[in-house]
Amino acid sequence: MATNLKNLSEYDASLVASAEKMKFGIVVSEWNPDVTEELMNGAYSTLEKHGAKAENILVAHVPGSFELTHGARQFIKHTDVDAIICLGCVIKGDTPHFDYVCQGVTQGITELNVKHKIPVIFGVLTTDNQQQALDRAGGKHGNKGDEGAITAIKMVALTQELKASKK
Ligand SMILES: Nc1c(NC[C@H](O)[C@H](O)[C@H](O)CO)[nH]c(=O)[nH]c1=O
Ligand SMILES: CC(=O)[C@@H](O)COP(=O)(O)O
Repeated sequence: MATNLKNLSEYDASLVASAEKMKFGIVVSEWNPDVTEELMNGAYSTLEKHGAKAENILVAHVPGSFELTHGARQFIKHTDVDAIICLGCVIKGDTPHFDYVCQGVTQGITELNVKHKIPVIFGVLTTDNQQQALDRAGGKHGNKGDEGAITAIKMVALTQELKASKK
């Protein structure tokens, strides 16, 4: 389903566990800050809306979306967060660089999910132009940061449920 058929900020709150005892890392790209800071605001406020404490939401900035993988890896290595939300905005330019950045960050985040035990959420907008990005950062299609936060809470809850079922 395309985003224009599903608002990124609409979800069934009854299906979202409390985040009160969860800890999150948010990695934010500094490229296109008018977009990525809105994504961060959406993710942060959504986590708090579902009970996450401010002291349990750690935020780090990296230069660009290509660096989101390394930023997330540092959260895994040096902190005890339960999930990491990667937020970026890659907008197509005049050269194929867009394709390589998108491929790199997608592969990088996928590899972190395969190699490590905590969910790393792909909250990266990859758009043809700035308006498409703005529409998905608090505009008419909602906020990708909200979606990232809800996804993180759901994946942490799933992980905790499955761990408990083993005992
Ligand atoms: N053009 C965009 C970039 N490019 C920068 C790369 O992400 C990376 O920081 C650089 O290649 C150095 O490694 N990044 C974005 O996040 N968004 C863009 O539109
Ligand atoms: C995704 C990018 O790196 C891109 O926006 C840079 O623009 P250009 O391809 O015109 O150099």
